[in-house]
Amino acid sequence: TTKPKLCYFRGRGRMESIRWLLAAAGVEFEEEFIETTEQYEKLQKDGRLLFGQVPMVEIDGMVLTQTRAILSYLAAKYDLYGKDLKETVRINMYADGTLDLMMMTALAAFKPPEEKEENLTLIVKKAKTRYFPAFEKILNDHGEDFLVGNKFSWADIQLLEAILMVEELDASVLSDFPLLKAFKARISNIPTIKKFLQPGSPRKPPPDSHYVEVVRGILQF
Ligand SMILES: CCCCC[C@H]1O[C@@H](O)C[C@@H]1SC[C@H](NC(=O)CC[C@H](N)C(=O)O)C(=O)NCC(=O)O
Repeated sequence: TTKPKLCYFRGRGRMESIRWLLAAAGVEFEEEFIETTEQYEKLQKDGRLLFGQVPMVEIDGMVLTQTRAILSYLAAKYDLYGKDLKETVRINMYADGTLDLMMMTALAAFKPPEEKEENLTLIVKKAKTRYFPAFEKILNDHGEDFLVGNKFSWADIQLLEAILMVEELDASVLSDFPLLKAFKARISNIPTIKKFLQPGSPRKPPPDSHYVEVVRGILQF
């Protein structure tokens, strides 16, 4: 069978959660990195980007765009999307929240230098006062190893991704969240995720100024 093909810049951005979900599901994938404006314009001209945007994923004979649409397709396909609608909507709520938090981090890289420090402080503050307290409470009230049902789901994968991303900004961010600390250790030890966290995996590094310049150049903004 042909492997899914991911088409995006050589960086995290909006594609990183898709890489995490596929890796956690044990699914190998190809990557096409957009390095030039020509490449990007060809994709648009060839009609492969519905709204002229990436991420784009080729899977099961389809050419998919829109990050959340792709993520929910993959979650359902790999049985990481709950056992019924009530579990699925909770997974969507949690995944949307962690995606909001991660998008702040992704875009922080594009802030002008004088705003960068203040912006990163704001993200850590949001994580510590809005997002992580909510997930700590869920884990406390739910009393299971996973966020939804008693089964590993897309919500767990994305929360771990978000925790690691915020820890890159402030390593002590979980100091007041013992349940999240235990959650991080548990989920990081799931074999497919453990492998993804080791060097040599398709996981991308934090965005650096080179990456920002490349994307700015391609998207001309
Ligand atoms: C590390 C940060 C990633 C770089 C910046 C990205 O963050 C995004 O907000 C913008 C880019 S991603 C690239 C951007 N894609 C989107 O904004 C997709 C949004 C869509 N709703 C989705 O969820 O997939 C893009 O193709 N723009 C061209 C242009 O609209 O003409």
